[in-house]
Amino acid sequence: MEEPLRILEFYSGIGGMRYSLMRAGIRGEVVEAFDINDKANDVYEHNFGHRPFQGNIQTLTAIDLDKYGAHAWLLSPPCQPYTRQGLQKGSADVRAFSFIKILELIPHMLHPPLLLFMENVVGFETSNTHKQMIEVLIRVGFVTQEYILSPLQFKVPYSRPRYFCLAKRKPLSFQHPSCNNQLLWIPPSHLMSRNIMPKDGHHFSDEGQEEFDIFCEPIRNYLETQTSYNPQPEYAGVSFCVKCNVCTVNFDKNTGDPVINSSAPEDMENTNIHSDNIVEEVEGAKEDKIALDKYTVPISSIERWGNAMDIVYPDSKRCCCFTKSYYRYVKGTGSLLATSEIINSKPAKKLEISSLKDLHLRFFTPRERISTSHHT
Ligand SMILES: C[S@@+](CC[C@H](N)C(=O)[O-])C[C@H]1O[C@@H](n2cnc3c(N)ncnc32)[C@H](O)[C@@H]1O
Repeated sequence: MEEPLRILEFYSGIGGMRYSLMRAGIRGEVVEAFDINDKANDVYEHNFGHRPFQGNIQTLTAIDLDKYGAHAWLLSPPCQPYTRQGLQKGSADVRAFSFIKILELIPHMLHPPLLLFMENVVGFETSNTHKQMIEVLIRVGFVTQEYILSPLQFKVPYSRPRYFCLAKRKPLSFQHPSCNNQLLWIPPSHLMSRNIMPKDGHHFSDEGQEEFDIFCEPIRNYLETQTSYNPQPEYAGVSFCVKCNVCTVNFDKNTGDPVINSSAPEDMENTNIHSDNIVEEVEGAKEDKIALDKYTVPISSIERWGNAMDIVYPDSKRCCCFTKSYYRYVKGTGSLLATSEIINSKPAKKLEISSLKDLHLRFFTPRERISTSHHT
């Protein structure tokens, strides 16, 4: 059997990339993570029991990186230089410096990586940093595939298109070389299953994203506590293990008993630990039911901002991206959930402010927000 991939996680934050790696079932070990932010590193350490290297990635040298003998690099560099709301300074923004700097180290390494996976906001693909990145990657012998994908395309009711670049160092090659050197808005698996080849001249854009709604699971499957109108037993949704984010638990529709599905990859520690973990979590969530009151949206906010709120229902199949200001502001920071017994799917007509007050709007809890966004 081939040795597990040795992986470096740059800009590790709270570990979203590492969770994705685990969910994808890749045989690999994150040999080091790097982040400058101590709070993010606290959370990462809590999640994975390993504290990332704390420092500026810009100061790393080829010798430093060679020591890890890594096969793959995961990178999610700061997105502020490219966001639509920002100044869009691209490579002139100091926050962009470290990214190009580490790519430039590759030709100076004795053991350069074979695989790269990079994530950023939509807008990166038209930036000068993108141009520089592609130039460096070609120069050091990588072939690339680029995508703009949203969780909606993977059945998750969360609208959050993001840019992804996959790169393999020659002589490695991609399974579908027809997708090389172009930006696609659809995953290759979907292309192939529909027998569409990108070289046929099909152009994909986000206009087609609507169609994915029908495949999505409803938001109710991601709620920590089912809302009171739900005819199914409480916690009928699926929960994911906090430890590996892979094991799941469903609840028997008749008895309400938890049914564990331990699907942690073989090389993970005892899967029972994960299952126990989920049950503990869920028991905890049951006890927390009352605590959901603290997520109620104040009537004063509804009166003031009601018209600008993005309201979703347990049967909705999409919600908006949550931002850092969620809870503090209601306008444009993420969706709010209607928990009233009367309406559980979006009404045909826009509701008046007076009716919005009857929807018993609440914010999504932190765990609900993580379980949608970290499926990405
Ligand atoms: C877009 S976030 C990454 C999010 C991450 N993928 C996650 O799941 O949380 C960018 C991260 O890069 C870190 N960062 C930004 N500039 C850095 C630098 N020069 N050196 C090290 N870390 C940096 C930030 O602290 C932040 O946690």
